[in-house]
Amino acid sequence: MAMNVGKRLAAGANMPAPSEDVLTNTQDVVQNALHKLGYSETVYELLKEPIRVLTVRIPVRMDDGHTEVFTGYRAQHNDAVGPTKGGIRFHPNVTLEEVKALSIWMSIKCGIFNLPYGGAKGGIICDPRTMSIAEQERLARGYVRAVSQIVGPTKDIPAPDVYTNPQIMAWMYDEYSRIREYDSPGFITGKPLVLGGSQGRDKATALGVVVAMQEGAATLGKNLQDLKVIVQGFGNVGSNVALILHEMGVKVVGISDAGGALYREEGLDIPSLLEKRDSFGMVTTNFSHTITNQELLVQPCDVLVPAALENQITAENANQIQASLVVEAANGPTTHAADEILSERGILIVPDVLANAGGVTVSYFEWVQNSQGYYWTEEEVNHRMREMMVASAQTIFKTAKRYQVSTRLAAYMVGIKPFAEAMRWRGWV
Ligand SMILES: NC(=O)C1=CN([C@@H]2O[C@H](COP(=O)(O)OP(=O)(O)OC[C@H]3O[C@@H](n4cnc5c(N)ncnc54)[C@H](O)[C@@H]3O)[C@@H](O)[C@H]2O)C=CC1
Ligand SMILES: O=C(O)CCC(=O)C(=O)O
Repeated sequence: MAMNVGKRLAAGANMPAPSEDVLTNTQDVVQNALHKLGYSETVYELLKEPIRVLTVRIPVRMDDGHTEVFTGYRAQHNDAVGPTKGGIRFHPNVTLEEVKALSIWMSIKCGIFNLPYGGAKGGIICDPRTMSIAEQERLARGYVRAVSQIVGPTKDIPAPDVYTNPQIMAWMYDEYSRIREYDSPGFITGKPLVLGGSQGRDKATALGVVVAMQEGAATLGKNLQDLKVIVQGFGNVGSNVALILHEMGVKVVGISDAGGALYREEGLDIPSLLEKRDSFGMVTTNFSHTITNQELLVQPCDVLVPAALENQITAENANQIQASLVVEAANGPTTHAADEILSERGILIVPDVLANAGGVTVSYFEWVQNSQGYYWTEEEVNHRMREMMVASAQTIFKTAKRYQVSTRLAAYMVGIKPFAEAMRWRGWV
């Protein structure tokens, strides 16, 4: 999400609530992965839920003088490997089940990329699109006060996610430093550069998605340059994926946001769409002729990139998807049933826990730079992240082949193993 706050939108427009199934589906894959690796049921028992979840109630004085009470969560999945890490989402459809699932996905990502973290995730049930800047600041600071006991640079390190941005990270950093009475940039990542943010973090998730896409295309024997791409979601991740592809000369034929979608077989002018986009990733409001998000997903293309919310590719539309490669930039965009349909149809999935992990990887670089007080160039950051993405993608594709399993199960097998091993060494299981 960009930093300036633009147009206000109708709350929750065109947004399906995430299904409660995201947690149980994730638990099924975790169990399957541990079973394939030969770990005991006790290991699963400890990994199927976060070790710690805090629910908080945050009173916020609104601009008109009344006080509104918001509900927020922080879920910490597992801290056997190290402190936990993961973003904070501001969204009206946040649920406890969703935050728990998101924290497990964070662990799997960190495991795949060998980052010294477990997974965590935070969320506040709110709609920042209907709140003023001052109200958003009070909510962000209130959340940090409410969770301050369980977060910190060596405990749990937050970051941005849907509808949060560098400004919100900056307020949270400032609030945490005030509470602790010392400057603590390593408390949070995704900060503005001048406050210790890392070069490249703003585009890191998107760049990682594009590198993962190149690896996926190569596995299919295809050259990305020849492929047509649809990107669902035009926020931090989706718009930057579209821009990077456009700059590489790859045709982006479709994009969307919470209000609708645009599709042009001859390719879209991405830089001009970026100029029209508001701070919440809305651009389709500028056009009189749009299609729906569901219509977009089944339009002709070679690569489909869901980059919005969970449960977008479902049993209802999986049979109509025309892409041969699905690269999951969003967390959890494909339901369990759709996963099976896509696999049966021979469509290659680059799973979320691999494809979008460029973000947390560069967040890790930011945390390392904060602790060293020494900052890297954008080239160094991108080069290191790119190398880690290529190596991780190759490991997942090889694991899928070796065990004859889906790319998602292979990713979970690779990602969960460090947690099972660390827990064994610590004597927990
Ligand atoms: N920002 C990051 O570094 C990372 C984000 N992700 C995931 O990527 C996804 C997108 O996150 P961001 O781009 O950061 O969020 P954002 O807040 O910057 O943008 C969200 C975009 O999705 C659109 N959107 C919302 N509901 C929609 C719907 N029902 N259909 C279509 N579009 C819809 C919004 O209009 C906006 O364009 C999320 O699943 C997030 O968890 C994953 C890893 C890191
Ligand atoms: O940058 C981070 O630490 C976490 C990003 C995130 O929330 C995610 O990968 O889903």
